[in-house]
Amino acid sequence: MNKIKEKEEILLIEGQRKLEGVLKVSGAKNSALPNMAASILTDDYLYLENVPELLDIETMSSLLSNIGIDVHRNGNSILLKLSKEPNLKASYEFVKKMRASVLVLGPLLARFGNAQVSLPGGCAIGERPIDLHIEALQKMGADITLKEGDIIAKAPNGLKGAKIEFRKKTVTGTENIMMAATLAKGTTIIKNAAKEPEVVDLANLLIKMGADIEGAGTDEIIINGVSYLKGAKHKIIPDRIEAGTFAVLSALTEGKILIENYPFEYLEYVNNILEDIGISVIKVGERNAVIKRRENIKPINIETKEYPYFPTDLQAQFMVLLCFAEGTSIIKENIFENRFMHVPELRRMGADINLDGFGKVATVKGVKSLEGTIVKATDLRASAAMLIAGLVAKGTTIIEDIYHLFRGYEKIEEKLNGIGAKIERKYKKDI
Ligand SMILES: CC(=O)N[C@H]1[C@@H](OP(=O)(O)OP(=O)(O)OC[C@H]2O[C@@H](n3ccc(=O)[nH]c3=O)[C@H](O)[C@@H]2O)O[C@H](CO)[C@@H](O)[C@@H]1O
Ligand SMILES: C=C(OP(=O)(O)O)C(=O)O
Repeated sequence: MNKIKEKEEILLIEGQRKLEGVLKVSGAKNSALPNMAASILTDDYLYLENVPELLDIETMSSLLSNIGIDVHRNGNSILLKLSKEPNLKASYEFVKKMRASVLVLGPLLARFGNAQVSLPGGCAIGERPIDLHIEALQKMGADITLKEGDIIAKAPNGLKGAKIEFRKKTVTGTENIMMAATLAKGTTIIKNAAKEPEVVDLANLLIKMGADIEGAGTDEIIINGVSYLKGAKHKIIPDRIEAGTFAVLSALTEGKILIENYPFEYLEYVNNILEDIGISVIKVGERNAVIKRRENIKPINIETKEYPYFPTDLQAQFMVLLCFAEGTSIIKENIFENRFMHVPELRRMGADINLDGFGKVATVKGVKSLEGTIVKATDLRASAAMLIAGLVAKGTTIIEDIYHLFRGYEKIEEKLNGIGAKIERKYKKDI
């Protein structure tokens, strides 16, 4: 799909339709991406199941193919194998589309002693530097320079184990260093490691490949380097952010949606918030959920924080939920400096939201209803928020720049239209 066409696509949503049926949670994008990058660490086959069909997965597939990995997709399964002399460069063409491209840096350097990866630019939600990845690799003996916008990393004699203490928790930073450390000489200790379920999922794959890793899911991960890794088969965990997005949508409708494959274990904090504000999270069987409003939604103060606390990737969707609370809620964004771009768009639909605290704090006053209009999807999760808002608003909503949504939500129109929504994907010129 070419970029110009992508930018011309909109979603047309008919609001307040009755939604009833089953929504199935897909595999986690943020787990599939690092798991795919791990294919660089072996000459054997890596077979990944439950990989969502998303733009970001396509980007990672193209990037890995460009490096020299054969990527074969069959529905939600992907077979990956390094099959030729690798090209050790990840160019800006890929990195600009998706910051997670930086996940190839650690594996390339660990396996081949050389890597050139374009430095990601700032993105819509914030500056997002990768200084912590670079400093950690330097501690492991890498020589890193910047040249014409590229990170040139060298470790001709291999990486060595090191004690790394991240100043700040970083998800892809922890993943990059964990992958690099699997093939380093000696022991690496990562302190203040990210504890996200996606980090644990990657560790589980690496262990199947023969890596010696302990402590993933805690603040301290210990990795004893091994000389080679073998192939493995692995099933990607469910996407807790997609599940949380569906939970918000269910809470704002009649509660007739069954969310299949709901990862209760990764959403404990989020489920407690739902319960606190008057929304029941009902377990149906082992892995399904019904999310149902018990009473009028109560206001609450929430702030984003690293796992196991409230995820920044659900902040925009919860803001839509709190637009319907009886009273005033406060939402503080602590992870990214510019992740409230959905606020002006929600205001256009009649939401009463004010920003203060240098744009870090949103005060959300509950309103009776939202009204459909033309809004923009400003980033991935903001687009999910606009989609929920459009589905529950009066009248018709048009969401522009909708390509963001397809980075992270598998077959979203198909899934939602399957439970009674009316969402049409069109070109701007055709409406
Ligand atoms: C592909 C993937 O998994 N993406 C997720 C990952 O992004 P990502 O891994 O990029 O986010 P990080 O956890 O690294 O970022 C957390 C904070 O640390 C800062 N930072 C990070 C690295 C660094 O070298 N220097 C630095 O200052 C960032 O700017 C941000 O303020 O975690 C985020 C936080 O949960 C999620 O929103 C993203 O969906
Ligand atoms: C911010 C996100 O992704 P990425 O880190 O790939 O930009 C996200 O998934 O919400």
